[in-house]
Amino acid sequence: EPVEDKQALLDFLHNIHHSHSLNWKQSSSVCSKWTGVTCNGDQSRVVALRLPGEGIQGPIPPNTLSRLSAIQILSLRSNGISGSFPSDFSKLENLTSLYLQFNNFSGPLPTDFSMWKNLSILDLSNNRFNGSIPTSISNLTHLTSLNLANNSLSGVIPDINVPSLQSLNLANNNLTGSVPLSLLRFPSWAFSGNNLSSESAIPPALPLQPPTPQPPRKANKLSEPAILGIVLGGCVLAFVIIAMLMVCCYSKKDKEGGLPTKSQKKEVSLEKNASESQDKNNRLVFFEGCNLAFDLEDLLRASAEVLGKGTFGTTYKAALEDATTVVVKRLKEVPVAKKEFEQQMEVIGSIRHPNVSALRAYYYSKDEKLTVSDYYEQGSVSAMLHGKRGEGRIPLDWETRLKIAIGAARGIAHIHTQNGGKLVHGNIKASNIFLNSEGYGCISDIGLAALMSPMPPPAMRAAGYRAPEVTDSRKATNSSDVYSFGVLLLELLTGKSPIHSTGGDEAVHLVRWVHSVVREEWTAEVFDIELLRYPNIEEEMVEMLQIGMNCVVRMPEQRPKMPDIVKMVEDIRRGSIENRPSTETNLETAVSTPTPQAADEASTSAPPPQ
Ligand SMILES: Nc1ncnc2c1ncn2[C@@H]1O[C@H](COP(=O)(O)OP(=O)(O)OP(=O)(O)O)[C@@H](O)[C@H]1O
Repeated sequence: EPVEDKQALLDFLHNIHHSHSLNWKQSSSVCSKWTGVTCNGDQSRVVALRLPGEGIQGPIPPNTLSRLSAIQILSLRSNGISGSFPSDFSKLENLTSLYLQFNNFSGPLPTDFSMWKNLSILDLSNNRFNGSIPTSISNLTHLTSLNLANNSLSGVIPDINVPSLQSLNLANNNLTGSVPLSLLRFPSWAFSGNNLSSESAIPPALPLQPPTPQPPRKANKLSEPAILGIVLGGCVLAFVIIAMLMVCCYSKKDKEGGLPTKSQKKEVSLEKNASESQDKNNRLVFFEGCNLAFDLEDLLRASAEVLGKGTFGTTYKAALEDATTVVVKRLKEVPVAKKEFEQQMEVIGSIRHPNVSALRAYYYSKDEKLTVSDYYEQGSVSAMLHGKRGEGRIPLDWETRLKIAIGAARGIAHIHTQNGGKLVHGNIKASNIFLNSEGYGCISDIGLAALMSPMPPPAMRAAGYRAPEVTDSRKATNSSDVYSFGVLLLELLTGKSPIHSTGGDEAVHLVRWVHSVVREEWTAEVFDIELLRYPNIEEEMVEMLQIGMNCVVRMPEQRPKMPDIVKMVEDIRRGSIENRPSTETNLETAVSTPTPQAADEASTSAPPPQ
């Protein structure tokens, strides 16, 4: 038992104010029982102390922690510690990692860093430190990560010529001058929010991850050729079709004004004739309560825009003549029989919930399967998170991200209650989540995975959201949905795509990356830099991180269930409303309604949020 270290810790405990009770008792073993304390192998010394988010207030009492002379890792992050940087920390010569971020420290940084010769990670961000950055930081030859962001540091940035330095953040201070040459290798966001004079000295913005490939947005007709040809294929013999095509081509060409090509004109005409004889068997099936008034023909006439090609086919935005805008998804490779397809559509189409995007209609013919749903003007959560980095980007604030998480959780939990508890989403990801009119997450593309051909393994791996036990994309389960939702939470917290690159050739799997960072006690490093500007949210982010990590555990049976997740995420928001009463709405009144133009009865008949 390290008696002297134990006494130093007790002296610390007795002289600080902390709101959470620590189980540090004189009578219990410091090395095996005390929260946050780690000893060395022979239990002769305390080597690590981690007290994040323990509600510690006030200055660190002098001559307490500084007696832990063997300590290597010291984490007091996310507390309310005030006062100046403890000068007696200079005695902690074995420190390798010092985490004091998210506190209320003020005053200057220590002028001399030379005693911490083993220091590798220094995080003093999100305090109120002022004065200049001491040049002696350059003496820290083992430094790999330096975070001084969100302080009030001023003066010029010293030439920190430390080759081992891999991560640097000096954003949101009052620094002046230009970025020294030795630091030009770091991305521009590391220096943003300062008064740096020469823009040219700032390296070009490097995105946190490569921009998510955006779907091509070219105006395009809704593939009439394919759709119409296929509609015909089922009922008319080939030679009849050709004959009709020729007749229609000449008789109707004047009526088809506005269509882009001659060949498309022909095919639209064909479709008209064909669909008349087809209607009985192959028609758009609308769901109850849908007040959209159009038929397949209108849909095919609509001026359409390709929103993107997804796993299951191509998605179009179609503007109908009555100014209604809908989204049409043309499904490729649907191997299931019509009956099975219709049954699944009936289950999905009957869902009316504020956090589930309503399926409005579907179409099934032998060779063509379409779904029609509401269009969300603002785009998907994926586009919001990764769409526009750099200048001009409107960051997603913490409140918005919380509401996205709550809405998506409620939507998924509701889906899991459908069809006698057998409905699974199967493809939860940020590009399938939109914002409803209240700004809550709203989930779409439900249950399609079960109808499609299984995805080949490389595509599945690339997806990044898929639970490790799911080898056949059609066989998703409630707990694999939970895994995907966990990845979504990590994505909201980190701002990183599920599969991203850190600059090298290798793709980084978000779940693995988060694990590795958290394991190394770099928790604060995982959070999206865009979130660091919002005060007092770190504890909430850490709680959310914990939920996300619980959802992505390897063993499916150890993952929490959706209704419990809803409660946990809602609790974070409840706390956030209490902490920041200015938040615009309270949880109980946050009943969300669908946003889109095609929304109808859902807003009145929808059940209250889960
Ligand atoms: N209802 C909608 N409103 C607005 N944008 C949509 C809508 N549905 C889909 N999108 C967008 O259209 C693009 C293509 O969507 P699609 O669903 O085909 O592919 P995906 O979501 O990338 O992948 P997956 O097929 O696996 O769901 C995506 O950027 C998606 O966010």
